[in-house]
Amino acid sequence: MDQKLKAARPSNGISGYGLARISCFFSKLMWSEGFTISGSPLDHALKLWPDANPSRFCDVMQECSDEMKQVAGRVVRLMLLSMGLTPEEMKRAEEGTRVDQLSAVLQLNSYPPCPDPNRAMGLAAHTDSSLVTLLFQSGTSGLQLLRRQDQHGPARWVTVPPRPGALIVLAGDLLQILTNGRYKSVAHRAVVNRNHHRVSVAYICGPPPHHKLSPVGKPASPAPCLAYRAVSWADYLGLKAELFDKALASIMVAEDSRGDEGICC
Ligand SMILES: O=C(O)CCC(=O)C(=O)O
Ligand SMILES: [Fe+2]
Repeated sequence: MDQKLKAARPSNGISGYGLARISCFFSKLMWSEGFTISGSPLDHALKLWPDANPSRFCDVMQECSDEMKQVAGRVVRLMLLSMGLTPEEMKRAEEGTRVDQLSAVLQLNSYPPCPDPNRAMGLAAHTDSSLVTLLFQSGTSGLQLLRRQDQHGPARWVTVPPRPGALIVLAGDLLQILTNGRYKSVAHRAVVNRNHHRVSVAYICGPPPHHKLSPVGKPASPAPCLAYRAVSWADYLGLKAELFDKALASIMVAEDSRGDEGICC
């Protein structure tokens, strides 16, 4: 533990070792710990192993981030292409979301075996603030997605079974904003089990922190006059830290009151 605390995440920071960053919104402790890497892996590694040569760790983390970035950029582009945008809208949507512009944090999650898994939660329900999150999970299942109510039944948690070599794409809040609600961010959580240690790696990716993202395409809201106002990832993270699951609703505005920033149709 002493070793881990050398790299503890500061209370006002993003990077480092600690409990899940959403812990402050929940009264129960979660059965997990994590390590968040934002920026160069070397800065983090030197705190953990000041006397060792951490190049292997850094090389692996760097390669993982580079490859994830390529995949994330392609996934976002395919999602945008699927929306039937005008060339003008497509151009606007690509600003800040092209692969060479994406920024990200790499979140390493660890869920030890739990003696009483029915009374504990690995990571409580949340949506990611990202455009998309690419998630790798080890061979033990634990990730669950909230499936909305549909013709097959009421809202329910669905387990995503691990598949060797597979990455899971989770739509985040910024994608919901960018696509005016066409792609909805998915609520997800991680459950724990009695016998197996589970790990996951989340590549949580979005536009450059201060790029203002404004929605494109017609709003998908059932109330057609509702849409989102333009927002940067940095500002949205501030809202999320304050409002958590109410953050998205807080930037919904009547479509004709968005001014020039968020004209979509
Ligand atoms: O461990 C998992 O399956 C989920 C991780 C996650 O949701 C996150 O890091 O934001
Ligand atoms: Fe998540």
